[in-house]
Amino acid sequence: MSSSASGAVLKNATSFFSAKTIKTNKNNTLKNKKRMKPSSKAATAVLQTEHKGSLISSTSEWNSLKEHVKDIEKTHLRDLLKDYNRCENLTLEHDGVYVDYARQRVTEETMEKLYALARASGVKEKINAMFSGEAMNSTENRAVLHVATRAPRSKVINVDGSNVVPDVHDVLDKIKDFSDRVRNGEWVGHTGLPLTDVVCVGIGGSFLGPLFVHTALKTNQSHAADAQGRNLRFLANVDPVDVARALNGLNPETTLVVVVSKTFTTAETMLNARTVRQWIIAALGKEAVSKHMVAVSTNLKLVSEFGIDPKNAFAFWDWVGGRYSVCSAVGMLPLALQYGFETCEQFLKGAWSMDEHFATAEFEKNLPVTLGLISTWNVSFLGCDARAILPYCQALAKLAPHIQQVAMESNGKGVTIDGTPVDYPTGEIDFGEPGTNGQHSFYQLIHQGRVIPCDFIGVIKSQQSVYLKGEIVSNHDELMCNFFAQADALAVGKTPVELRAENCPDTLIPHKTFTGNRPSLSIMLPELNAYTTGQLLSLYEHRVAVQGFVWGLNSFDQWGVELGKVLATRVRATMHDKRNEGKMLDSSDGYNHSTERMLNRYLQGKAQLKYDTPSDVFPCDLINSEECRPPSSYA
Ligand SMILES: O=P(O)(O)OC[C@H]1O[C@](O)(CO)[C@@H](O)[C@@H]1O
Repeated sequence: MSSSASGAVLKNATSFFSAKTIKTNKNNTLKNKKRMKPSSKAATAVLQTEHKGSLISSTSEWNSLKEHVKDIEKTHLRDLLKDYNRCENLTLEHDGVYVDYARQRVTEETMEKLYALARASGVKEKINAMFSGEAMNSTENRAVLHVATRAPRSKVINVDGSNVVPDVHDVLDKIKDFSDRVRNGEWVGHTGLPLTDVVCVGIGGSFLGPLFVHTALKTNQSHAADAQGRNLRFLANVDPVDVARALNGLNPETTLVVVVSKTFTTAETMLNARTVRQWIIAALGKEAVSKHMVAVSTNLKLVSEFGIDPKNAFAFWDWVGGRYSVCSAVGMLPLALQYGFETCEQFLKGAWSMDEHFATAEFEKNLPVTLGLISTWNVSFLGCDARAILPYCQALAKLAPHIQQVAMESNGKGVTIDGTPVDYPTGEIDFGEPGTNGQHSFYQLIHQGRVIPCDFIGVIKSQQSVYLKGEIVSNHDELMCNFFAQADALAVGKTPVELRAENCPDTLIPHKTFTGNRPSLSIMLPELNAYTTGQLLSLYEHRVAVQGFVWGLNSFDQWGVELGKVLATRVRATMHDKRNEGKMLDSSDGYNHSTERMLNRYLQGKAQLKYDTPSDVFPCDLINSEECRPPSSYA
């Protein structure tokens, strides 16, 4: 390792482990910020120069990769894929999860350089810090221990000197006990009926992970058998249409509501929780709430103030980030209610298997480390801004939305953990749809437009087996034929020479040419069940962490979501005041002219609406009580 690189390691390790250093750097940043003069661009440049030493981009490892881009630009995947040994070497496997990254624009030399970059950026030290409960989320002074939520009972993981694993298992035991009682009809609703329907109210990390896992499991035949006669729904958006859809057709007498919120202050969740509480009260009376509403939160005080019996609250901890919380009660309670606790245990075991691999395997054999480095290479060196997540498995339909939050909320940052503005792009724009649907939608752009690295995910055994007489392959084979074909179409492409040989008219040759050389990686699972879903989740979570570690970010805070929330609070107050005063906004209200005009248009439009019955407000006539009538000023 070069001296500049080892210097960077030391620097990184220091800024990572020492709160004092972080504070000093922050102070410097603040001082620098005060010095910011005419343009923020110029100020950023000043900051970058002054802090250059702490950016990974100043290391010889980073620069060596930058230089290496020229070598890679001379290659084409069409040729690289002819190299048998390269194809053999660019695969990885752990506990049945098989990854082929031969279709990435890398050579073995690239990989060596990337592993060196990981060492220079202290990835190993950061993994160790994470697993040992260090307060590595320094802007919130919190440990980052979602791995503890799937740790086996015997494991010891200390936070501030005390082992948190027994607490994790106490909550899991409580979930098992409660979900068993609901499922076997021992815990019944207010009128004595079994609670067969569960509505989870929560948003962001308190929604997307559980939805992803539920979607993955519901068509697995064995898990579906365990869920027979039961319904699991989610209510996330504060849009009343989502309330209507989530409650449509449900009977409050047989419905259990799980309010999931880490903070128990999220505006959307709390309004939805109050709305659903009203739905229960209107049908069954106030005293029904204790039987029909439970909560998952770190804030048990607010749970109790909301009116949910703290005995019916399932705790988790501030060292579990919202987007990393699916293995805590956030996901385990709803999933245990739907599928039984054993399914949750399988899921946690799968996640832990990948966790242990991540913590212990050498970099060259480590799936999350390797995939994280490849993504870093694509973003920071090859200039690919986006990534497509393309499961050839309908049950993984909610993987992309979940990973959007995990990856983009984690790594969509403009400064490093010590507050230094980065001089390289971070994060990537994630999107995706299951194949083959995506093929008939946005793949055109991926094949002939922008270069977007793709993750193809397939399974060997489908959850549903259909093999029609007379067909040469099964329905699942047909799906997987596309999984294999698309990756090669992207990598190999089609040349004008090939087109001419097929007698393609000259005028069409430019249109029908596929340049190829478009990177992808393929992940294959033996099947999709609770265990492999856990593995996949952990693989993506740690891959995101590796990228953040290399970029020097704090991947575990999310300050970027705050400003919009604050502004919405102000708009809410304005809306209320103006309606009460019967006035429109003017320049004295302090909004820019564009917002002022739009708000006035909205208020005027609303004022003209006539709500004859509450069902006009709640389209499916779901909520029918005095408390839910629109304010009189609407009419
Ligand atoms: O679980 P809570 O506290 O309601 O927060 C929900 C979500 O809101 C965020 O804080 C911001 O969108 C996410 O990080 C989090 O997952």
